[in-house]
Amino acid sequence: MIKIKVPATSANVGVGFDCMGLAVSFYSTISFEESSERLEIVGCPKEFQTEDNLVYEAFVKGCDYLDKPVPNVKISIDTDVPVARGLGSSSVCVVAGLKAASAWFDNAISTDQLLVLATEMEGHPDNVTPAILGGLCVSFLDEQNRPVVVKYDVNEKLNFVALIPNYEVSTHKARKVLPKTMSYADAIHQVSRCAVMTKALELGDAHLIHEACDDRMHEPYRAKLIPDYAQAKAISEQSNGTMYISGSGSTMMAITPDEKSADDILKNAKDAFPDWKIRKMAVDLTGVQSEVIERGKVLHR
Ligand SMILES: Nc1ncnc2c1ncn2[C@@H]1O[C@H](COP(=O)(O)OP(=O)(O)OP(=O)(O)O)[C@@H](O)[C@H]1O
Ligand SMILES: N[C@@H](CCO)C(=O)O
Repeated sequence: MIKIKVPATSANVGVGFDCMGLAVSFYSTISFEESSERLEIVGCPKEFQTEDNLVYEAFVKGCDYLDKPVPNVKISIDTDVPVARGLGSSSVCVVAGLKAASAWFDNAISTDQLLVLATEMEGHPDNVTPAILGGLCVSFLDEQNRPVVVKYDVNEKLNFVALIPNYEVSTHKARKVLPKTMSYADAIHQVSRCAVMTKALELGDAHLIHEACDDRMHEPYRAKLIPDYAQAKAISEQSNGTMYISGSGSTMMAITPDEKSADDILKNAKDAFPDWKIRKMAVDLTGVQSEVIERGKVLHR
């Protein structure tokens, strides 16, 4: 059996639209084993238990890339990462399927190639790069459409609180509400804050994070898709937090300078939104992990 563990990811981190992403300690574990049937899928909503399942599509893509026949497979999904909430559930599926194909055939897909294949499937690299590499990643595509990735440190004293609403926002819908162009003035505003944000996260400088995390590319448009945005932001800011929409929403992520502030946000958000999941999260530094298990023993990772 092959077991793949993939972290959730929080894309954009406010001002890094389509280029910045953070892996967080919230995981999906997806197992792959030989089956007598061509395809069995368990552990996900019925609507996804088909050949169109993104995990399976990625597994098939990995096999095709390696020029190997697609084996009969049972896929068991055990996930904490909610669908269409801005925590990279689609990247989890893509990365898990590709990594499983690699592990099935003796780790035949290099990390660089994994990044290329995953980005092709996801359309942009900001979720898949941290899901594969862990940590805070900034990435873009070069002229051959290959991802160029840089990792940044995130100061250990920072805390992250995810406010996960009980309603979805699909990435497709959240991209449709964006304008097609932006002014030079807004581009300057954005580029400068994105660069400062990476340093502010490394320094753990809460004041600088708050100054820098002021997006003009997506958040003003997407806030309208999240009815509780203003209240969530007020709760975060009351306790020294800086809040941004995680990925395309609906999750909102608060960054705090210390644990006490994170605990306060956790409590106040739970009181205000009793039906939501509110979770403290750390940065995941490892990215995707695989294990090949036979008769209960891990043969290799
Ligand atoms: N457990 C799952 N099994 C199969 N498919 C899934 C599963 N979880 C997510 N998906 C796929 O991912 C899609 C959701 O992707 P979408 O990009 O809208 O949201 P997200 O990845 O959770 O958010 P974001 O990209 O903003 O972080 C679903 O429609 C489905 O196709
Ligand atoms: N960068 C993407 C992340 C969601 O997949 C977006 O904001 O649309």
